[in-house]
Amino acid sequence: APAEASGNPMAGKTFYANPYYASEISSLAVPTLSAKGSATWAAKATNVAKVGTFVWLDTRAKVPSIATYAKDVQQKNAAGANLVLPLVVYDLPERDCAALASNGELSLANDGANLYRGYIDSIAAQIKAFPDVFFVLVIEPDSLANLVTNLNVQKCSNAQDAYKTLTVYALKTLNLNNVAMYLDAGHAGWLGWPANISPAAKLFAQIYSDAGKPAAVRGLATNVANYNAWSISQCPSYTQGNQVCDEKSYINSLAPLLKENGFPAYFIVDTSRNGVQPTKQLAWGDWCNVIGTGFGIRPTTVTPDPLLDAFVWVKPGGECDGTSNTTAARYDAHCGYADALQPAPEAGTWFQAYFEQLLVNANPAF
Ligand SMILES: O=[N+]([O-])c1ccc(O[C@@H]2O[C@H](CO)[C@@H](O[C@@H]3O[C@H](CO)[C@@H](O[C@@H]4O[C@H](CO)[C@@H](O)[C@H](O)[C@H]4O)[C@H](O)[C@H]3O)[C@H](O)[C@H]2O)cc1
Ligand SMILES: [Mg+2]
Repeated sequence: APAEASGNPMAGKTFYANPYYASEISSLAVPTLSAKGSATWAAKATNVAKVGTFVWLDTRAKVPSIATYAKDVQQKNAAGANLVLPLVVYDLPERDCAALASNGELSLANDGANLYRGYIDSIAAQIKAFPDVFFVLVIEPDSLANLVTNLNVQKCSNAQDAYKTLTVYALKTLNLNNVAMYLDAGHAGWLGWPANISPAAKLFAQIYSDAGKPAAVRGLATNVANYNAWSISQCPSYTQGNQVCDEKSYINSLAPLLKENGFPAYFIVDTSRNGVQPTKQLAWGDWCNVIGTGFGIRPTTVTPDPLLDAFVWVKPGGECDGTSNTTAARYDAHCGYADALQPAPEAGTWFQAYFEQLLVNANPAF
């Protein structure tokens, strides 16, 4: 029977549904659905706004918003709720180093390392200001994973040392008693390959050790902004013979390797866009606005695996993965592939057609 993983810092809690995502739905999705006569879908859309997704701190300017959300959590918990505040730390210099769509505001050439440390310090200050609020942090999606498979990309190899030292800085600085941290660990299709999984385990364990094995670091987050099944009975053709073809097998393969290397990790898995299995990906590496996807299992800390602390919605479904405008500075070819929904706006901005796709295909249904 489903249970909560031992020592699960989120046991019995629910994830705060932030007003930013709710307002994207109420001000953009609902009117659009209503206008085209889909009153039923407009009503269902309002239910999506009640699901707790992660707040992406993808710029320094977003950090002060933590106070707004933390005050709301305080008020709701004082009235009997049992909420935790989920955030994504996502602003490394040379961010998304192997791709273009999600390149960030900081660069090493422009004092990015110092600015990043200031960004982390400002997040720590906010968290310390709300000692009675519990924060769940996903640390830097796509960063360490790129150091495992993409050191051949100049931007990644140039950023390698900074990614490591700044991640260690983040783990040390955010090691607070009202925090649980999960390092991003890509997904089964990225690091689950035989050639990748041991180097990945060694890197994660090295970072954990270099940071002094912080008590607040609970483990790893997988499938962030990706589409893999939690558990699938038959590996889809696009998984090219990789036996580790779902997130259950990925975390169960990774956990013992991490333990061997001194990192007793637990996991959270992003199910925000994995409701339809198998996916319609033409290749497993296709990550941008994949067609045919649906909202997946709702966030919960009651899970079918003792390694799994929670199913989570880290990627807010409906926010774009990257623009399909070929003339845009951050245009990445992956967002122009046949299995990418087009036309698509800039990464992080509202992609109405994609939200409708996720809603219509949701499993379980809304
Ligand atoms: O047959 N074999 O034995 C064998 C062995 C090894 C093989 O090589 C592996 O192939 C995999 C693809 O199958 C590659 O995985 C892809 O790597 C990309 C980064 O390079 C990731 O892209 C990121 O995705 C993020 C969202 O997840 C975005 O937010 C982010 O912007 C974006 O950059 C893809 O997810 C991920 O699926 C591996 O690197 C590669 O090592 C292949 C075959
Ligand atoms: Mg991305």
